[in-house]
Amino acid sequence: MKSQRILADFFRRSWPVYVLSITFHLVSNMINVFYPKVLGAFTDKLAGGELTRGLVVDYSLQLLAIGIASVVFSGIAMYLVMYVGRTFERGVRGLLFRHFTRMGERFYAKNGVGKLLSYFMNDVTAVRESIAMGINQTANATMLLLSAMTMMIISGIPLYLIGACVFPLLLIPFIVVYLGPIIRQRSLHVQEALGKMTETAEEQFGGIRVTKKFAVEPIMNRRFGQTVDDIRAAQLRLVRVSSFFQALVPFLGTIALIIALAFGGYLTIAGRLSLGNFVALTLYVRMLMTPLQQIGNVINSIQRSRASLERLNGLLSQSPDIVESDAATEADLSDCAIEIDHLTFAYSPSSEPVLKDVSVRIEPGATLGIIGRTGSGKTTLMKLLLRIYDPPPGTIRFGGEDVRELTLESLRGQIGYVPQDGFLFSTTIRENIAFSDRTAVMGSIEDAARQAQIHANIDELPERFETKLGERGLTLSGGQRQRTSLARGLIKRASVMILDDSVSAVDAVTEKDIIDSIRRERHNKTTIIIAHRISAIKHADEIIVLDDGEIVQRGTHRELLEQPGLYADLHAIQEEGSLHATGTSDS
Ligand SMILES: Nc1ncnc2c1ncn2[C@@H]1O[C@H](COP(=O)(O)OP(=O)(O)OP(=O)(O)O)[C@@H](O)[C@H]1O
Repeated sequence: MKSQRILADFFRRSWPVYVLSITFHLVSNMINVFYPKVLGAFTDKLAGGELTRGLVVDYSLQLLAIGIASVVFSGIAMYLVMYVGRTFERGVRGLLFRHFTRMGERFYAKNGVGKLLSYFMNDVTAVRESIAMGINQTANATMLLLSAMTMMIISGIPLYLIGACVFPLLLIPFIVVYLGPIIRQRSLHVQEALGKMTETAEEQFGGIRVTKKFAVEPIMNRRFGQTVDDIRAAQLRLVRVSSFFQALVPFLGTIALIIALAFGGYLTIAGRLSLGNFVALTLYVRMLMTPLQQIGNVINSIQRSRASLERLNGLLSQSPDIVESDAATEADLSDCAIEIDHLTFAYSPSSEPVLKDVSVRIEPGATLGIIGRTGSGKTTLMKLLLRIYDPPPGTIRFGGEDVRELTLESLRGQIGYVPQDGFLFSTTIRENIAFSDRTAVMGSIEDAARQAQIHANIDELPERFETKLGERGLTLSGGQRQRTSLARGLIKRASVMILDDSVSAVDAVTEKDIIDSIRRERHNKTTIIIAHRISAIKHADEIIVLDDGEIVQRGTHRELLEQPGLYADLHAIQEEGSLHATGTSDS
């Protein structure tokens, strides 16, 4: 199992620190077990009337030395084990993040950000707690148990008495076998409920502006409240069984103590056990209580962390849906034709195709315009060009090479894709524009901003390009965000540029300025423009009209205007709109 591998890999790398930590614990415990022995000897001297002032000082100094040495060694051991735990946490979080970056859109469509965050926070922490404290506490507790037992034997306490005292402890494995799976199952429910809560919180915060505009805060509170209630219910179910388990283990220790008192006391009265050995026995049995409690805690936390490990395992075992072929070659899109050849695509085998028998050839340096009703498959076609989803083999080729045979980095690195709703990061405008090349000089950042017609707006901001955007760039208007995202695409000067409805949120005059500057800048460079407004695509070398996943018309702007069909209809509607608005036509 992969979860086991996470641990195995980790232990392989960090075992020396573990060994060191366990050794320090061992030393600390070995020192500790002399404590009852000194007290036993003290008692014997006291009972025999041999105790002198010098001996009292002697015994006190011995106890002080035992205390200091034990604290120093156990302190270092504790630090080391915390260090390993944090190293594990850091390693697994890195592993998870790398795994997430490899996953495709399908994965993110299924797993919300909040849910993924809960793996980072809750599950990793649960495993860390148990591997950090778990192993060391077990080792510590086992050593303490063994040393206490050894010391009992060395001290001359009869074996049958020791056997009778530790007998109740033999029940522990049976309790573990019975209660362990229940604890694990309930922990799994807790982790799932926590994941649900972070998922809901993330969604609710993401949609807070919509919520406020619709004044539906009470509904939002109710929904969130439900997830918190679910967590409490799941946690209480877990606490009920784990508290019972945790209390049961030391309870067995108490029974052992009672046996020691009763049986040991009887033997002492009968003169078969010295008073010193009786005191030592009760102290040793009392000493067993702490390790027993620790073992209870550890078993509890291991069961809980196994549930988290299973969740992490489930996540890490999912492989990315887009996999680079072993023989993948570097793409060179600088001067190549793009061929889409009888492409039919459905998002899942059971659903209807979103694209049906689409064939287009884009010559090197040409501009393709795509128009069509909403939901007609325009963005899907672009996602297939970028291989965000896998097209059927041989249906998309760049310079004759199947897109599936190209390395993803070289393919995506040479395509500048500007989506309609470009996500902006909560950093400066400069860093957002220079996203694909952090070393871009200010001159080219400003040029890209000018082409995207956002420069003037940026100039008005207090810190111009150094202005920090709020989360997701929400401090800008919709149109400003869109143009900043456009500048980010333009600065790439990519061999192939895709503008996916990227000027939909700007007014007609700004759109014209943007399209004009893109035409100048991308003269002789392959460009695909998707738009709902004809004005944005009418200069393209070829325009295709998509309707319900099919190309229903193709040609130049003039050719399409001459045919009856969707394009001419759209043109007529849009012309009418612009006539109403301005009293002029721009066709
Ligand atoms: N990830 C997805 N999983 C399943 N179906 C999807 C997915 N993305 C889009 N679709 C469906 O595919 C169809 C085409 O969507 P697409 O986004 O390609 O249309 P579009 O032409 O770009 O629309 P718009 O003009 O509104 O942006 C729609 O019916 C949509 O519901």
